[in-house]
Amino acid sequence: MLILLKGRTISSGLGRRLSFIPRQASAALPRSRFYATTLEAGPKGLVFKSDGSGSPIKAELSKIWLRDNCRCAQCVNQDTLQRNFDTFAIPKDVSPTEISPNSDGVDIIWSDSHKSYYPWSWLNFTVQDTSNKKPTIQDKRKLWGATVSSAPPEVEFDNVMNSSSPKGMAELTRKIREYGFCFVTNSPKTPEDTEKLLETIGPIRNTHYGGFYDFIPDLALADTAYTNLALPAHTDTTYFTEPAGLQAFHLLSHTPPTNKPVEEVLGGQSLLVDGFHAAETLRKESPGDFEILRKVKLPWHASGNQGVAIAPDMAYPVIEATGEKLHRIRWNNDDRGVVPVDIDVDAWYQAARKWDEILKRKESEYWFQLEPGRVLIFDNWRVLHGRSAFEGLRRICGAYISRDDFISRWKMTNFPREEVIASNMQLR
Ligand SMILES: C[N+](C)(C)CCCC[C@H](N)C(=O)O
Ligand SMILES: O=C(O)CCC(=O)C(=O)O
Ligand SMILES: [Fe+2]
Repeated sequence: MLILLKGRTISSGLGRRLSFIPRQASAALPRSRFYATTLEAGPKGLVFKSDGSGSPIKAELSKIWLRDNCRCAQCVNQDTLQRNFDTFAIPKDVSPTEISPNSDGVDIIWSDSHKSYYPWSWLNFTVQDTSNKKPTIQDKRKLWGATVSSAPPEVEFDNVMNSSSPKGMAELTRKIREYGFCFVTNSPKTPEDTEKLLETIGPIRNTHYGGFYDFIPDLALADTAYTNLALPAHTDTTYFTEPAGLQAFHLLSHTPPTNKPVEEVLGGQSLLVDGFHAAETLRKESPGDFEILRKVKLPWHASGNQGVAIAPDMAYPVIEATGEKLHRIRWNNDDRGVVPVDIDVDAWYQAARKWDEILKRKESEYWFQLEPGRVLIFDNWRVLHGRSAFEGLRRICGAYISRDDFISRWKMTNFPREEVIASNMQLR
């Protein structure tokens, strides 16, 4: 059944068109080149065709799908943007009785007499064919090595904390997204202000180490972080199903041991390595070893503290990647469990040796001195950190922040809300 409409309403009095994307805001979605003048009831549903320039878009949309995605204020809770009805109370055979396309969208009255409105921008965004789907949220990564020391990413504390403008937070989260780390400069040299800074990015994640941490080498908790030993490049919390998304360090003080004059070098230098750069180097130099570290799933554990024995929900590989895109590095050789014996164990050790060699290359390592007033925040799913051995009393504070909370802050301070919500709802 072909319903030919020449861009006019075939029924009026639809009342206020409601949609979860306020009309003026729907302009924020990608410019719509999608408007319908012909709608065909295809075998599986409604076929929208554009008669705009270029080849017509043809999308066969299931009726129940379209109805389930109604954008009206009745169907979408306007306070929470959650679905506001029982999808399965919609009659299985629901179908449109009246369709009224117009300049910015289309109204549909359904056989169960429900009235829906769909902005063309939403339909365009939703039905664009996947092949040329330009990701809405631009996510460029800048891989780096030791030379990043000449101009490490930085943002001023006052800009980040400026409640009247999100620009500082946008810059901080964008730089963490692009480089995998960023320094917040001219920060007040107190744990309280450091905690406030981190809380503005997202909620601090509680673990068996507590929430906001402020530590010295006193083995207060049974982990080598609470010692003065050197720590090779690693990512933290490899033993959590979901490793900490962000980690922060703010050196508050480092006082020499009593018997040492102050000018003595005390050690305690910090190290960062771009795990994504290292993984791409491995993939290029030794694709077989890359594949082994990507495929072989390993146990990880945190066992030192009384009454605490942590392991993730399943084994995880060192490198997680989907196709070309690197997703996460999980590497702390001190917390790694036993390589499973039902694989080619020697091949895994050879691959891990190559990985370790790349991590320890001079050109991979960015060494620097943490100092009071300069807070380091980094992506613990990408960037490895470490330190040299030290003497004296070295006090560091910081926190973990979960990945999803960081990504939310980055998106919401760098992109229009409607685009973020639409792309989150459609995994784009
Ligand atoms: C909480 N604080 C950051 C001070 C120490 C955490 C220890 C983390 C552990 N070494 C790991 O690599 O997961
Ligand atoms: O002391 C440092 O510089 C870092 C220690 C560490 O790796 C950690 O606390 O996760
Ligand atoms: Fe660590």
